[in-house]
Amino acid sequence: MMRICPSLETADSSESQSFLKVDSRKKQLTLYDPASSPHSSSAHRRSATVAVPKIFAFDAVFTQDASQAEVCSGTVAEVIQSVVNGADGCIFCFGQVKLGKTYTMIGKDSSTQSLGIVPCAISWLFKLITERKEKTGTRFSVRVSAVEIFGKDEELKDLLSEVSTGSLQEGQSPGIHLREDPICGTQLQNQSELRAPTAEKAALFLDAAIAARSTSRPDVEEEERRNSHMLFTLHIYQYRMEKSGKGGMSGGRSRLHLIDLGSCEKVLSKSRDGGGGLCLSLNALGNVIMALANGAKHVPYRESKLTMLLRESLGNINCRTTMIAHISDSPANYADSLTTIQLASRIHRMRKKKSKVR
Ligand SMILES: Nc1ncnc2c1ncn2[C@@H]1O[C@H](COP(=O)(O)OP(=O)(O)OP(=O)(O)O)[C@@H](O)[C@H]1O
Repeated sequence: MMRICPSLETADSSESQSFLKVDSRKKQLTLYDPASSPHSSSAHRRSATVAVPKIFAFDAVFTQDASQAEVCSGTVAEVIQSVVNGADGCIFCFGQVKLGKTYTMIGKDSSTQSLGIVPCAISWLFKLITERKEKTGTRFSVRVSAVEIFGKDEELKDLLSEVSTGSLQEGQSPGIHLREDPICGTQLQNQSELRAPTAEKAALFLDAAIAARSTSRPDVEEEERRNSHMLFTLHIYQYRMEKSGKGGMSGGRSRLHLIDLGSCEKVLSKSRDGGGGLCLSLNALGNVIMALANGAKHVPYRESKLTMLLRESLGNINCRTTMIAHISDSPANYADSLTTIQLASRIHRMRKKKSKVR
């Protein structure tokens, strides 16, 4: 899926039409190279090699005018359905810096119209659970966990440890860590998993997780913000009586992973040393996501906590993954937008292939 975001740099909206055309009905984007676009000056066009416009199709394209409610209803319904049916699901945003990825995932709590995907998913999940309970008699139990990876050194933090233990001081936490298991794959260990019997309780835990996140600190630096990733997971356990009437129970667990992925990019003025650190470029992050969504055992990049966390959430081949790629229509962002669109298009094609196989 694609969300086109208002660019912070573009004041002139006529210029913004220069490389992107949206056909919302067909869910298609047509991309013109800014140098050869029909809107660019003829002198500019003459000097450039004329590139053929590229057409990309998606499950949904949200323009700048799309409301949060439209984005939420267009993204969460299918994933929630499959999670309640017992499969894992994952929703996350991908894209360049400051394009509104956190806004899409979390939103603002100033009004219900500006709530993002995570609060919306909580409310839809509990609604569907209630319906399913009434219809089938299945028993459900929901638990919530929230972790953050932040900073250049990729610190891993349990965002709900204080809520779970009341007044636990930092340093006393049970020691959350990521473990690579040769059979089960990557696993997060020792994170708090709190029972949420109602949507209100789950929303309360979400608020607590956001408040504990490093980006909520007033003195947070821009680079830290870009390298803060939050994984909020709803664990759904369900049990039902066997139809055989012998009194047996069956059931299982599915998980809904909601990731607020930072943009990872380094602040250029601060990276003159050329050192890459653990930051991934947009391109590298895209390749990691593509490899994991494809079920690859190894990522085409140095393994890090972020790549492990991504493997934990979208590395399961049966996971119903929805990525909302964020692009800006400012010609200055053409190269990054092209990278993002190409990745989103490859994931879209892969998903189509997968659903045909099923
Ligand atoms: N569609 C929108 N409507 C209103 N405000 C928005 C919208 N998109 C983004 N914003 C605002 O723009 C600012 C930057 O957005 P946000 O922090 O969500 O970007 P980001 O892509 O998550 O940034 P980062 O690169 O740091 O991860 C925020 O103040 C956010 O509230």
